[in-house]
Amino acid sequence: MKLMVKAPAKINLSLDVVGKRDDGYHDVKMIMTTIDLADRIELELLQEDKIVVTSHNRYVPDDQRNLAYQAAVILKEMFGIKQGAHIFITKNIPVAAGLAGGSSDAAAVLRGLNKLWNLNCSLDELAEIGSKIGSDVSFCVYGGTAIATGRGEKIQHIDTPPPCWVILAKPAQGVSTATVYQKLKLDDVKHPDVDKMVQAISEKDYDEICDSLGNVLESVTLQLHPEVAMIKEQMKRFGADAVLMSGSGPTVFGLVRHDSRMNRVYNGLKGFCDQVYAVRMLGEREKLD
Ligand SMILES: C[C@@](CO)(OP(=O)(O)O)[C@H](O)COP(=O)(O)OP(=O)(O)OC[C@H]1O[C@@H](n2ccc(N)nc2=O)[C@H](O)[C@@H]1O
Ligand SMILES: Nc1ncnc2c1ncn2[C@@H]1O[C@H](COP(=O)(O)OP(=O)(O)O)[C@@H](O)[C@H]1O
Repeated sequence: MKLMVKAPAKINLSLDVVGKRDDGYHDVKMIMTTIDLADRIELELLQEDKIVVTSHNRYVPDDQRNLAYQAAVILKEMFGIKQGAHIFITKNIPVAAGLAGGSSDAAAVLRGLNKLWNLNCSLDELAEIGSKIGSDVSFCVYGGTAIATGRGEKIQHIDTPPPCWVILAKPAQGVSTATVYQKLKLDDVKHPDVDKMVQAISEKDYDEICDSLGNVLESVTLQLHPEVAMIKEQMKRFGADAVLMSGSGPTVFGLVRHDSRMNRVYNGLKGFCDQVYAVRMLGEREKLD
């Protein structure tokens, strides 16, 4: 049996780190929303009792380091499944980019194998299982728009932002999330106003959303990768309404309301950066499989 599952990327409209924890993680308060840039996951059941991951992208591991592989193994062990699965990943989301590509692949595998193995888990149960794989997996199980707290695994769904274009530009080098959190000095950061962003979204106030964008990790990644600052500058210069780095970076996103402006920002950036995408904010919890 075969199943195709969609694994959309996320951006962080607001990302605050509120404290350091004893378990090596940080407590966060952030707003995440899905965009229509997605990996495609094809799942096929195997009679042989093994998990196989394949992808044509050389940056995607094909063994136990792959988060999608880990998702299949967790489900298999929890439910004593004696059947195997082949996971084929068509990678469209840039890797190590701050867009949760690996987490979304894992979440898609949880949703997909839940169906193929007839496990009847609710999304809440899958999100709980996903949190064991990575902090962003719980959000990716649901998609949509949400406030994430704890280490990112506590999800509260909120309204959908008003529609707009999201221009993404990913500098060549990837970023290690662990390194960025490690280098963060909580004493000298400017905390974004996450509640103001929640309010702006609920009022569908596009201008206020643009004014409220903020990411506490941005200054850390900017120091490690000065090209992120350059891309931010270019994006503003070409006319994006507001610009921010997503997650731990290095992808920069710009919000653009009007189609004509979108083309200008997209084409302008193409001259500076190989990986540029113009996508829509999905925002709403859609049926992902
Ligand atoms: C920064 C964010 C924002 O959405 O996304 P990305 O940039 O990775 O997309 C997330 O917090 C990333 O979540 P995720 O990528 O799932 O991280 P994990 O695999 O759980 O953790 C990787 C490492 O990051 C650090 N980490 C992660 C989450 C957190 N709340 N505090 C942390 O200190 C830990 O050192 C951990 O070992
Ligand atoms: N399915 C996957 N897709 C992409 N990267 C993966 C996957 N599984 C594990 N990884 C590893 O996870 C790391 C982070 O990748 P990714 O999830 O794309 O970035 P981010 O956490 O910044 O959103 C990569 O270095 C990669 O080796």
